[in-house]
Formats: sequence, structure tokens, C-alpha cells
Amino acid sequence: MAAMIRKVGVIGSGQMGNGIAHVTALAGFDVVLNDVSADQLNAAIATINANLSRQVAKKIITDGDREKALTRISQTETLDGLADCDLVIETAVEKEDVKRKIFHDLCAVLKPEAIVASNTSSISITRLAASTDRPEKFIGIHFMNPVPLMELVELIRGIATGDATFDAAKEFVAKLGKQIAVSEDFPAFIVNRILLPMINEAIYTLYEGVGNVEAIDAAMRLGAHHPMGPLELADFIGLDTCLSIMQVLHEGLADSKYRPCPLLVKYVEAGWLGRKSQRGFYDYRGEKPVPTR
Ligand SMILES: CC(=O)CC(=O)SCCNC(=O)CCNC(=O)[C@H](O)C(C)(C)COP(=O)(O)OP(=O)(O)OC[C@H]1O[C@@H](n2cnc3c(N)ncnc32)[C@H](O)[C@@H]1OP(=O)(O)O
Ligand SMILES: NC(=O)C1=CN([C@@H]2O[C@H](COP(=O)(O)OP(=O)(O)OC[C@H]3O[C@@H](n4cnc5c(N)ncnc54)[C@H](OP(=O)(O)O)[C@@H]3O)[C@@H](O)[C@H]2O)C=CC1
Repeated sequence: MAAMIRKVGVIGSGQMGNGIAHVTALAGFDVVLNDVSADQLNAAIATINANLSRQVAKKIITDGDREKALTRISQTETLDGLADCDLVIETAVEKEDVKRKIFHDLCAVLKPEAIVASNTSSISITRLAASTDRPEKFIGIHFMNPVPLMELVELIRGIATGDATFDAAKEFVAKLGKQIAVSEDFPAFIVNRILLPMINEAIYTLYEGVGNVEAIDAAMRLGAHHPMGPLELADFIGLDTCLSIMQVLHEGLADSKYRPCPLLVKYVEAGWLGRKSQRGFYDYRGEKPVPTR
């Protein structure tokens, strides 16, 4: 029988953390949102409120649903605040050393029967599980961005993930109203194994001068009916996250076809991380996004 999940911890309150907290609270779970700074937590709650209000305006939920969801979310700046959660989903930055340290510190305080999950975009679930005291209770639950709008969640089992953990994760995702795709534990799983090389190739197309930012995005939006152009999408995901995923693919599969484009590296080194830093392939500081190339 799948373990009963009532209270869910979310570590990292960036764009994915606030989206996961949003859909989890809306589905009736109690949520404890964690981050390293109070400012980040307050910003996340404000974003959740704004996105819930957008759903009220579109008549997807009622104002009562919005209010109830907000009251189910509490905040904590320490991992101790997650001790009695039944499931904890880690969604901090895409850096393996940061995630490993979080899992090490979390397991020291978390109740032994709790399930631990990572929302990693690319990193080995088996390797992350090995940094915990409970590899059989560890799983990849990979949401898509923006979480409230995207239907899919990938489930990834590590080598030691138990059936009860998989069943509980599957049941949890179903309660959020999302569909699952099960992926084996290989670098970047399914969606990002396919999507990120396409985005990286779009950046090479820019780097080699085949087209400018507007031409490349228009080509894929209008010529392939993608909802966003690949450079707009890269800015939306975060260029630091895109680079980390390409590095995991390049190192994990040892194939030069996954080499991160030097222009992507340069943007990240400049701190131009896309929307979250207000500048990437577009500059978002004015009224309308303006291409930076
Ligand atoms: C990197 C990984 O590990 C995995 C991934 O997630 S890869 C990324 C996967 N996601 C995609 O490919 C998304 C592609 N884009 C799309 O599908 C669509 O453009 C979209 C769903 C994002 C928006 O569709 P749309 O019809 O334009 O919706 P619309 O209501 O006009 O939304 C526009 C805006 O609202 C956001 N939005 C709308 N409702 C929202 C909600 N309830 N919560 C959060 N954001 C919301 C959109 O992101 C967008 O942001 P801005 O306001 O900052 O411009
Ligand atoms: N962006 C996307 O489209 C998707 C991303 N993901 C994955 O989700 C994860 C988060 O990505 P995303 O939300 O975009 O990233 P963001 O940069 O928006 O948010 C990351 C958050 O984690 C916080 N953080 C950093 N270190 C810690 C820590 N030790 N403890 C708690 N919080 C911490 C950051 O705080 P601070 O800013 O103060 O450092 C920040 O608030 C990554 O693993 C990413 O690969 C998965 C699917 C889609």
C-alpha cells in the first residue's frame, strides 16, 4: 500500500518551488516552503498569490480556493521546520554539491518514514539517493515549468527506489491532476534529453550568425508551432539551469554533440540568467522584452 502523504515540504522557493507549493496546496495538502532567505520566501508567497489570482480571474478556481490554498502554506528558513513532513521535494539550484548537502542535512532531522524527492532537471537520482540515509525512499519527481499550467510530471526511480515509494509518488502526482511519464535514470531523463539539445542548438545558430534572436525565435514559433521560441524558452527556464543540464548531458553521456555552446557559457558568466535576472537573450527591464543580439 502507498504511504499516506498529508504534509509536503518544498526546499527552494524559486520559480519551481513556488509553482510546486502552489499546485500542492491547491490540491489540499499542507505545504511547508523552505528557502535560505526570508526575502525569497516572502517573494514566493506573493508570486503564488498572484498566480492563484490569475486562475481566479480565468475562472479556473474560486476566490475561496485561492484563500484556502494560501492558508495551507507555511514558511521556514531552517530544515528543522520540515521534520514532520511525509514527503519533501527538493527544488533548489541545479548544482549537485548543493543538493547533496541539503539531503545530508535534511535526513538528520526528517522523520525516518518520510519520502524524499528531487525535482532535478538532469542529475542522477541514484547518485543523489546515495547522499541520503534512505535510498529506497528516494525518487525523482520532475515537474515542468510553469508548474500550474504544465500537465506532465516525470517520475524517475533510482536503482534502490522501493515500489512503495514509487506508488506513493504516483498517487501524489495524480492528486495534483497531472499526468506522469516514467523515465529511466539517465542524464536529463526524457523531456530535457530532447528539449535541451534543441535549445543549445538554437544558441549555436545564434553564435554562428545564422540568425538573430528574433529570427530564431520567430522561425520556431511560426515555422514549427512551438508556443515559445527556443531562446525565449531558455530565458524562461533560466540560462544557469540550461547550462547545468547541458553539462550533465555532456559529462554523463561523454558525447561531443552535447557540448554546451560557448555563448551560453558567456551569458551565464555575465550573470545574464534570463528572466530571473532580467537579462538573457532578451532584456526584460523595459516595457517589452528587447533582444540582446
Ligand atoms: C527545464 C526542465 O527541467 C523542464 C521544463 O520545465 S522545460 C520547459 C517546459 N515548458 C515549456 O516548454 C513552456 C512553453 N510555453 C508554453 O507552453 C506557453 O507559452 C505557456 C503555457 C507558458 C503560456 O501560455 P499562454 O497561453 O501564453 O498563457 P498566458 O496565460 O498568456 O501566460 C502568459 C504568462 O503567464 C504565466 N502564467 C500563466 N498562468 C500561470 C500560472 N497559473 N502560474 C504561473 N505562471 C503562469 C506564463 O508563464 C507567462 O508569464 P509572464 O506573465 O511572465 O509573461
Ligand atoms: N527552471 C525550470 O524550467 C525548471 C527547473 N527545474 C529544476 O528545479 C530546480 C530549481 O530550479 P528553479 O526554481 O528554476 O531555480 P531558481 O533559481 O528560480 O530557484 C532556486 C531557489 O533555491 C534556493 N536555494 C539555493 N540553495 C538553497 C538551499 N541550500 N536551501 C534552500 N534553498 C536554496 C535559491 O535561493 P537563492 O536565490 O537565495 O540562492 C532559489 O530561491 C533545479 O534543480 C532545476 O533544474 C525543474 C524543472 C523545470
